[in-house]
Amino acid sequence: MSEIEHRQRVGILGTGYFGRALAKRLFFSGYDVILGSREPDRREISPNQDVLYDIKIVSVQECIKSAPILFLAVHFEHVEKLLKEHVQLLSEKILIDVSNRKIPSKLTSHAEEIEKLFPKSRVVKAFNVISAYAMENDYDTSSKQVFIAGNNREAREIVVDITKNMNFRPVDFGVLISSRRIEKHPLRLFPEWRFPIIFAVGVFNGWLLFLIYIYYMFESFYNWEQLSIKVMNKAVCMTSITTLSATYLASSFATIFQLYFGTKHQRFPRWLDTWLKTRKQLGLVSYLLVTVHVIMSLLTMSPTYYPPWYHSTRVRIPANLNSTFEFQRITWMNWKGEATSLVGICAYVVLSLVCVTTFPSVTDKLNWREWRFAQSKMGHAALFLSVAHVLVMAIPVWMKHPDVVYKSIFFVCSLLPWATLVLKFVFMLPCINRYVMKIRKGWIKGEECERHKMNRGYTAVDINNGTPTQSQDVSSIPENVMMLRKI
Ligand SMILES: NC(=O)C1=CN([C@@H]2O[C@H](COP(=O)(O)OP(=O)(O)OC[C@H]3O[C@@H](n4cnc5c(N)ncnc54)[C@H](OP(=O)(O)O)[C@@H]3O)[C@@H](O)[C@H]2O)C=CC1
Ligand SMILES: [Fe+3]
Repeated sequence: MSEIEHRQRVGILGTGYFGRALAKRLFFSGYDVILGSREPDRREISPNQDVLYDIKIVSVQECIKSAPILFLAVHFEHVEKLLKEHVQLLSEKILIDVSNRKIPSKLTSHAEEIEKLFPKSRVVKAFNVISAYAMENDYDTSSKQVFIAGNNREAREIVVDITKNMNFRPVDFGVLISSRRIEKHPLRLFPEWRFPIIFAVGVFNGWLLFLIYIYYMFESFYNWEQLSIKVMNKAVCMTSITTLSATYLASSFATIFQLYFGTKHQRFPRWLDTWLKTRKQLGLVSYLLVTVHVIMSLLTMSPTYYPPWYHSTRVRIPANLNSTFEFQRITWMNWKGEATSLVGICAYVVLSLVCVTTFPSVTDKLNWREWRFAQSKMGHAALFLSVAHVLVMAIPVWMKHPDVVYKSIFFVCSLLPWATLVLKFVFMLPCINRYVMKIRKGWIKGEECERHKMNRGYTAVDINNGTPTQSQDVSSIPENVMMLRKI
């Protein structure tokens, strides 16, 4: 028996761009591939690639007959015409629909329509999220997800195995109705980035207007020439800190919500759900802004831009005649400049590490505890260092001019980060943390009472004399005359 005969046979209907890419990938993944075409004699599969010599192109009918698993690499609108004569032959076959839509639909999916056309076949939706280019040229795809849906569990499992063998990551979406979501997927345009970007742009504009008011309208602090880098850099810094706080504030809001309802099973409101789901993107936007802030700061790192960060000395030059010439010379950075830079560098390094742990290749290698440590502990540490970076600059100014504390931009932009850190600290207090953990493990406020009422494992005891009550129906006894004791 030749090596090819050992392989499991799969058929591909359609010899277009995707069909050929699929054929190559399946062949390299160890399958015996056969292609079905309307005009088999006029099609050739990659004449330049000898390795694909064994892939035969046959008629549609022959392909259906000889393969139990068939990929439909045909545009949806041609499926009915191509296969309507073969309904009987297609009975019990696994039909993998890879088609994509041009317009999303909430009411139906291509895969569901195909199942209606061929009710005796086992239709599975898969591979529509992989481009023909990636299918053919990219083999390092173990983290690329392939969403799978189908009403027949066995067929789904077979497709899951094929997906794994092709070095993709299968994600089982369950029954075929989920194919509506799967078909919507390639039509999306960065939906998870929409909220973080709108948020960051809004916050940036807010801070910029505030700075323009403070520095140009309230008092003439800077020259308009300094708007592009000096003032903009402050707005970028303030936006990045606000966005980083928003990244971590979401989980505190979720905790407050769970504490209020005493359960983790209550659905979050839509706004909180969106916020929670976009935390990663919010964090990455914040990281991008911090990077811009670092570059802008390096560009302007000079005594002229940051005079409070440098020592200044007065140089006197004796005059030849009857007066002395004196000028100021700014030299080394003072402790304020060095400390602010150091804390800023530390914040940037820690945030970079947090950012690296969001890469799928790194996430895959971390266990749950390590991932939580990186995302939660190190993330909050980065937020703390960012606020510290601002405070090192601010505190000497506040000590000199206590009256301006509440008006200073340092104070205003630190409010949200402090609120975030304080909330995190409060939820870490053992008395609260224990309660939160109980809820997260599935405990439900009031459930015990319900359980008592159902008489499961408890007996009702008269509160006045401690004797068990006669009644079997505990719910009929007033709460104020009985207590419940575990049996
Ligand atoms: N291209 C891509 O990157 C991706 C494509 N897909 C999906 O894969 C399917 C195929 O796409 P693709 O390969 O790019 O398309 P092509 O147009 O390149 O190929 C379609 C093939 O379908 C066959 N076919 C059968 N009936 C007809 C007909 N009536 N008119 C025209 N062709 C017909 C043809 O093969 P023959 O002439 O040999 O019969 C043709 O080569 C589509 O449903 C698409 O949505 C999914 C993910 C990515
Ligand atoms: Fe800074």
